[in-house]
Amino acid sequence: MAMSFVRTFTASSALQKGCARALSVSASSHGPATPKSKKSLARQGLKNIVLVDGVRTPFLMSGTDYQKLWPHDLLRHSLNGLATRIGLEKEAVDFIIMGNVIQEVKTSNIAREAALGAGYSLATPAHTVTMACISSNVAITTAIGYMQAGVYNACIAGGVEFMSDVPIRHSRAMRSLLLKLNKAKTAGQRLGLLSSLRLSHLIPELPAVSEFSTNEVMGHSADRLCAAFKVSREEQDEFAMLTHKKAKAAETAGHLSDLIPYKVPGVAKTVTADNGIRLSTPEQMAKLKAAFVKPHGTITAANSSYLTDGASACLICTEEKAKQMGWKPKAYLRDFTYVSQDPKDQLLLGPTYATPKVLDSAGLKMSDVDVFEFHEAFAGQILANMKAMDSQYFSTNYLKRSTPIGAPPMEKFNNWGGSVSIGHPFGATGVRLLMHSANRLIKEDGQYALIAACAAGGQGVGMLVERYPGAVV
Ligand SMILES: CC(=O)SCCNC(=O)CCNC(=O)[C@H](O)C(C)(C)COP(=O)(O)OP(=O)(O)OC[C@H]1O[C@@H](n2cnc3c(N)ncnc32)[C@H](O)[C@@H]1OP(=O)(O)O
Repeated sequence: MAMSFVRTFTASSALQKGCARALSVSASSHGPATPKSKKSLARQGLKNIVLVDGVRTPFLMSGTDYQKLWPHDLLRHSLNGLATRIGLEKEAVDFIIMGNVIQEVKTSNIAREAALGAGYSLATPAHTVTMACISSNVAITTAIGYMQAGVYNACIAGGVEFMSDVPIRHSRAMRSLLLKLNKAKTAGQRLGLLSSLRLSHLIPELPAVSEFSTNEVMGHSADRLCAAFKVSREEQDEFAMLTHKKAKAAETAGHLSDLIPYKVPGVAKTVTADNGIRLSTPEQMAKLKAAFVKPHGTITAANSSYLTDGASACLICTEEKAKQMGWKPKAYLRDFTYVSQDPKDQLLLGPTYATPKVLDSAGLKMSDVDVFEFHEAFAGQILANMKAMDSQYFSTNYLKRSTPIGAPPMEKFNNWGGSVSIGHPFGATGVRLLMHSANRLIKEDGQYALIAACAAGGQGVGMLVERYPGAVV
């Protein structure tokens, strides 16, 4: 990737400017119940689709209190929690769509298994979608598509990831041998096959957070991205400390209201909070060694999102259905777009490509957006995207736009923390971003929120959310 497009944007000064304002907004605001009077993004000929409400389990670092569960337990809990939160009659749901990335093979259509476990109607179909870190965004937009097509009127979208237990497979050679053994008809055939067994057959295959097409681990790619965009280790550490600080402040202020406590079987205390949020000093951050490109890389355990267990679910429906059922919506779900780029050099730049595309489709400018909720794969990935959005060179040469779209202002950006601090269960994060968007619009008295995220495969999403008149958190 070309190195010369970096303008003199300094993430550090933007962070400092934004920090104080972001924290004061998130700690003190209880916005009025009616939004500012910008134009509505309603489109003629399209139904209004609304978000009623959404929930998530606390997000936990993998290997902690959820470790003995199954992934569908987490998803079941979020489905039940959603029904309780809304007072939902489960039969009113037409369809359920869930995102999941690293699948437990026994529950590959985990949406259906979790729905059955949660007591949703046997007559409510459910399917599972996957698009890496934006899988629950895909669940949401698939539901929107069904409803715009007039097939359904009320759907649940969400997702789950469970990194405490991932499918670890036998090697290909061992799998082949076992399949042949299964078909062998005589003891002689079986013995012959067993005699071909070598020690190397026993080496297992572990899943990795890496690209199939390039074989590159995400963290490695993020390190290259930071080098290309000249994002320093200090800037990354500063951003990481800030996102943890914002998440802690939001938690203390009670803003993380999408979170539903979980009495986990076998765990003494009820899990009531995310457990990866931690306040660190610059010295503690600076002490950490490179996690991926060793020894000189800048991505560390503290400025990355971490492997997380968690699930989410939200109810979305046509505005007409909400009125009919007496459900009180929080937001309209408006324009959305998916983008994809080169998975080698532009793997984590989805937000830079998705942002101008979705704003253009709605006729909005960056300055019209009140709330930004971007998925933080890595602190450095966010800062590289900000530099790309601010760069004339990148705009002209990569986005084919005459002027840069501009970086989002820090005081409006991920004010309640993000994936680096709260955690990132791949299949569930999209709904967490949506709930932060909807709830922040209400608390901060905004009208439009922009969600953007990158995903494996060099893909990304942009979604626009509009506050619903009279909505309350
Ligand atoms: C589109 C996308 O979203 S792509 C992104 C997909 N996600 C990923 O790729 C996940 C990336 N993250 C990872 O793979 C892992 O979290 C890693 C490799 C970065 C780190 O894993 P681990 O080494 O197991 O992390 P671990 O939690 O043990 O932390 C390592 C050290 O950092 C320290 N540390 C972690 N976070 C912090 C923090 N915020 N402040 C200070 N120290 C910290 C830990 O205390 C630990 O210190 P110790 O060794 O003295 O005990």
